[in-house]
Amino acid sequence: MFLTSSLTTDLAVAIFFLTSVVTVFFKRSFQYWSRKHLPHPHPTIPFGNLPNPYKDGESIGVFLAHLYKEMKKVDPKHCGFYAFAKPCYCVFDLDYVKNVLSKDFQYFVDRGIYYNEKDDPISAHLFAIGGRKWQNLRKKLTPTFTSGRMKMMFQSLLKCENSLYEAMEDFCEKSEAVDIKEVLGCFTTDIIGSCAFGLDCNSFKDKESPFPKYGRKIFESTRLRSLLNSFSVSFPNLSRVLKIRQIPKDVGEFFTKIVTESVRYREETSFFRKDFLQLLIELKNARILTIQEIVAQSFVFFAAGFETSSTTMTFALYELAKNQRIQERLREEIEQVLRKHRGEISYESIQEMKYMNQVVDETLRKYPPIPFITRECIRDYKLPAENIIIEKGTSVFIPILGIHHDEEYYPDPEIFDPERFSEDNRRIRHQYAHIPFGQGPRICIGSRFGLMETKIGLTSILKHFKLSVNSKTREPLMMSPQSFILAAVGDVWLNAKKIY
Ligand code: HEM
Repeated sequence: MFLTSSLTTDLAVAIFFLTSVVTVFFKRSFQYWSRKHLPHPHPTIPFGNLPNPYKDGESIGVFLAHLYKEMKKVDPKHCGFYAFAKPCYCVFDLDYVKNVLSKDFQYFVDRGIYYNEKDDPISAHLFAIGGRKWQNLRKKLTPTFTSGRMKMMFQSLLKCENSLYEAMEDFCEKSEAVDIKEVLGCFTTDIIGSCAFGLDCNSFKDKESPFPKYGRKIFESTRLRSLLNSFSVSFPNLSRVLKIRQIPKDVGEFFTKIVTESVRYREETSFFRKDFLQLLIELKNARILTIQEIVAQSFVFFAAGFETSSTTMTFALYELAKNQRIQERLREEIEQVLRKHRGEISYESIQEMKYMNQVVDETLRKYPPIPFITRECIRDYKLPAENIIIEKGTSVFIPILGIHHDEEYYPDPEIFDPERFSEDNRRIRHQYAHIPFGQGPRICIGSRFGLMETKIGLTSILKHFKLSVNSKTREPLMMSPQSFILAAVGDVWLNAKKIY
């Protein structure tokens, strides 16, 4: 039934009505932070303060770092902002950060990111889930990452180190520049593929190996995907009704098939290997985990462990190629420590490298692979010493990249300087000024593994090769606007010269 005699007029009236309703909805939502007297940047319809994925060319991590820098001048403690119409709270003050992540954790147990257990079961992994379910799973998985377990897996990691050395040597023999991002992508794929799935991915030789392809696809974001991600975080219930997936269908199917087949193979043949998958199978046999939970956890170990460590090594080697003095000093330490251990890279020798720790910490400061973290407020929370209540359901953002580039904690933040992490300098800084692995009960569960991978990779390369920047490398490096992980756009080319 038409309201007027013309369909065109009816349509125009309907569009006008709908636009008015949406505009009123956004305008009302945008009053939220003003009512609470919390400073916030001016929002616009429909993205609120989020970057427009079709226009701005900025990732959320970089956006939050800018927000931190600009809004900290207005209020040094915190600010509000809007993701679409949803009010979000961003924390600057390091004591407030500590409250959210550790001291008052009971108010902020959930990460508040979207997952869809029904239509996309692989998305219900440790990183995403919340509440009691998260608490139980975290307790079950924590023993998988103790230093004893890491020591147990060390040999599997070393096997992958041989392929890394051979690949680097190959480039040197052909006098070719090395795309270090690609090489380290293969190295970490082999490691995490071996430890999370018990498979020899052989990524250096097998260019058709599906692992790097699907690995990259996890974080590769098209404009549509980043729009859907922002939408599903803002409207999770509606997104579940609309059956929006968090992980692309083909990626989910690939990892489900790999894990279920590997588990079946081990069960049928009693094959044993010291890796994450074995530990997860033990939890399944003890009826602590279901097969679907094993699939989701193996997936998140791969997803969280693949790109984070490979970008850390890439950025470290890029900085070392630019800073020859630092590279030399680190190589001297590597040679000196390895001499004490019969030239062998071992769990113990890696732990002894103090300057290595400083270099890795400075890399993680300048380029935190996960540039921000989130929590969801699960109960109304009164900010200490303020008259502001953070209401249940509010998304809370910790802008790691912004904090790590704050002049107040790190003068000349763009300069790569491992001395910032000498014992003396570390002692005088707030503990929460360096949080590449997050903090509190939800801190990265795989940090030991990630650091072990990173240090093995750096030791192996620097022991044998001298690096310098190739003219093909884009300087300064540009960060990918679409990736959730902080990653350089394009290839990172380095010259490698073999040391005899
Ligand atoms: C350099 C390497 C890595 C970096 C910088 C990194 C960083 C992070 C950060 C910032 C978080 C969020 C912490 C928080 O919210 O407080 C996180 C969580 C997590 N990471 Fe890592 N990570 C790395 C390597 C790994 C590896 C190798 C694994 C697995 C093998 C892993 C598995 C996880 C998981 C499962 C979580 C979710 C923990 C939870 O919510 O309980 N990460 N990581």
